[in-house]
This record gives sequence, structure tokens and C-alpha cells, in this order.
Amino acid sequence: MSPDPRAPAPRAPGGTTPKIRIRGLKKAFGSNVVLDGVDLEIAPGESLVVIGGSGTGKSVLLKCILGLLTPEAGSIQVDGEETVGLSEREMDRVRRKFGMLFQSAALFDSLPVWENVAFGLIQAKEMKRAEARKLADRRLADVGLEPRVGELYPAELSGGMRKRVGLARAIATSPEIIFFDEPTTGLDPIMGHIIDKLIVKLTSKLGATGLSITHDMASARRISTRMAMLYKGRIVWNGPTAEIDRSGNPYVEQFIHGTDEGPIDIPLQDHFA
Ligand SMILES: Nc1ncnc2c1ncn2[C@@H]1O[C@H](COP(=O)(O)OP(=O)(O)OP(=O)(O)O)[C@@H](O)[C@H]1O
Repeated sequence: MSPDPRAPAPRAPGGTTPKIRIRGLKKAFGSNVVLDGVDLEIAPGESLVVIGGSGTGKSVLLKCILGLLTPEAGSIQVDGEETVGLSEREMDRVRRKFGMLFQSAALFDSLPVWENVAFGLIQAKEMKRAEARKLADRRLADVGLEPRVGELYPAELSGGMRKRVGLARAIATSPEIIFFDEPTTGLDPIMGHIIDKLIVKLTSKLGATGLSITHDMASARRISTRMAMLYKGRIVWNGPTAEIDRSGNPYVEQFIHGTDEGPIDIPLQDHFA
């Protein structure tokens, strides 16, 4: 008999419940089957990066975990609690455990930087504005920005500063789990490196669990303790970052070397030979 995907999370050898546990996750849009039975587990304090080519479903996976998309089948547990099928209100409670750095930093252009950082504190935690301002300034300092930057508007910031502000906002509520969506996209290699270092430092300072999606391998190596590769709707390899170069998995090898020769199907329109 196959195991019930909705069964309570098994205890890992150390006795800890996985922070996130995904079993048999399926998501399709019409005939486009994007996730076709994803199994994945993230232990507390771990930093997992999901790698995979464009359009393999990394963002869809993240959106399913955040409860922004409803899967057709499968289970997603957060701290052992099943979240598939929760009401919007119950899901809001679970979402309070999450912080998120979006690809575009997704700042509110009409709000000054400090209010962007303090948004979750004022809205979700109902913190008084003066107190939230002080905390926002501390978070800005954490990401290397002076308090005066708090008075600026997002349009006045460079791409690197926007990412820092996005990171300050992602950690403002001291979340237990932080999602990083393509954290280095659009940054020069040096700024990308700086953001990666901040991600590692701040996630560890909070004792948070990290889940990132990226196709930037240099960044993935820097920020992860473990990597999982998504291909054709499934996790085809999952292991410690230190072992990625000797995975012995042909999909991983092709992906990390960035060659067009190997088992990975490349959509026809991407070939212009
Ligand atoms: N809301 C949606 N409606 C219909 N199709 C969608 C929707 N969201 C995603 N898709 C499809 O799901 C597939 C996976 O998309 P997704 O954005 O998750 O890929 P990705 O791995 O994050 O890619 P990239 O690295 O390029 O951002 C694509 O074929 C996309 O067209």
C-alpha cells in the first residue's frame, strides 16, 4: 500500500518535524502539467535552493507553498500542519511565519522606504508607527543602509538598494521561514555577492529556514546548504550543496555546466541553429 501523503510528518532522526514537507504535489494549468508529484522536505534552519531551468515550475512551487495557487493533488505541511485546503483566514495565520524577498523587490512606490520595511509590522502585527519606524531603521542598518534612506521613495533607489530594502522587509517580522525568489536577478556580480552574504548572515541570525528559487548557480552555491533540482514536474536530485559537483546525476551535471548537450529537453523555439 502506498503511504498516505496526508499522514502526519514523520520525525527525522534528530526528532524534529520538517519545517516544510511536500508530498505528491501536482499542479497543472489546463493541459500544461507543471508539477507532477513533487516530494520535498526542508528541515528547520536549513537553506534549500530549488534549481531548474526557465519554466520548470519553480515559481509555481513557491506559490503553492504560499497558498497563492491551489494544487490539484498532494500535501504541503508547515510545522506538521496540512495547509492544502485551509481557508484564506487560516492560511493568513500560516503566512505570518513567512518572509519573502520577491524577484523585483516588489516595493510600494507610494510609500517611503521605512514604511515599506515596516509594512508587515504595522499591518499584521499591529505595531504602533513610531515603534515600527525604530525597528525598520534597525533592519535597514542590518542590510547596510543608513536611517536617512528610510525617508527616500523606492523610485529614488538603485537596483542593489531596492534588493537591500526588500531584504530588510523580508526579515522585519522575524519570520521563521524566508523565501527568496531569484534574489540576485538584475544585479551586477559584485552586488549579487553582497546580497547573498547578507541573506546567509541574516537568515542565520534569525535562526530562520530558507527556501530559494534561482537559476543563478553561483548564488545557489553561496546561499544554500542543500539543493534540489526540479525537472519535468519532479525533483530529480536532492542533496547537500557540498555534493553537487559529484551528484552523478546527468540532469544536474548538464544544468550546472550550462551546456546544451545532455538529457535536458530544450524547447525548440530556444534553438536558432
Ligand atoms: N497563473 C498561471 N496560469 C497559467 N500558466 C501558468 C501560470 N503560472 C505559471 N504558469 C506556467 O507554469 C509553467 C512554470 O512557470 P514558472 O513561472 O513556475 O517557471 P519558473 O521555473 O519559475 O521559470 P523562471 O525561472 O523562468 O522564472 C510555465 O509553463 C508557465 O507558463
